Amino acid sequence: MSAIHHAPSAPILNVFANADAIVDALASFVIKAQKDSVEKKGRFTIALSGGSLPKMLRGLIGNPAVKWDKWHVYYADERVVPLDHPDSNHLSCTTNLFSKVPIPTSQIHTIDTSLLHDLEELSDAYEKELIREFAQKDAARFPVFDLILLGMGPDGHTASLFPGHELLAEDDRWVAYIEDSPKPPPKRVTFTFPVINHAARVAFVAAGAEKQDILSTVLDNPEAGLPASRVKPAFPGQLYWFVDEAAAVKVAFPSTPFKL
Ligand SMILES: O=C1O[C@H](COP(=O)(O)O)[C@@H](O)[C@H](O)[C@H]1O
Repeated sequence: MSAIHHAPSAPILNVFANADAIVDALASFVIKAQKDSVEKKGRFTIALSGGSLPKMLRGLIGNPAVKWDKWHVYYADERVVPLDHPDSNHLSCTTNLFSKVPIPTSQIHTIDTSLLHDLEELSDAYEKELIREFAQKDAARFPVFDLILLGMGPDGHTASLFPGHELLAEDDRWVAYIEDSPKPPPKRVTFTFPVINHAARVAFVAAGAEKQDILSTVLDNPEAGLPASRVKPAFPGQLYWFVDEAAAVKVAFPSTPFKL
């Protein structure tokens, strides 16, 4: 009997009045994803990004519904710098979130900074960290995160997947490295598209007028193939966008009232 292949579901676009409204809705959304995952499996696997995202997670701080001891946190991308370097995505998440909540630090999976000198080894080691969480690579062809939270740069990049870069075609590795990022710092490690597109839920968070041109290109003209348009979680995965009115002003793609 032949397998039935479902096309990826259309993205769900939620538009909010401003960034503060995104913060509240995003917190509710993350908590709902956590609740569903903990009920099913007793744990919650989430991958975070850097850039503007960590500050947008402030709605989780002090919220009693967040079960921090169930969280297992990874980074969708990380800059190849020490973890206390101002460019580190982990430092940004720690400053804005983890230093303010009771999450066990052993459940925050950072890159191995003893390997910063060797990008191949560093990305292999981070891939192995994922394999430890998600079982053997052969058994699970790609990991299925409960939730991946992404940002989108003004050039349409997401994680450290940049327009026109050869990494966009990577279809085997879980974690890859880049030495020539057009946005500094040049050396980074990143989840690949197969990992992002196997997640149960992926959510982009984008706010501010500086995102309005790229947001309309990514949502209204996906055939342009920008990295953010290539995020299409495989069925039954679902892609969500959390954006503010300033970012959405040029978008024709239909928005949906936010509901959990
Ligand atoms: O360099 C990066 O940029 C993207 C987008 O950042 P934003 O500040 O425009 O939100 C971010 O998602 C990624 O994690 C980071 O390494």
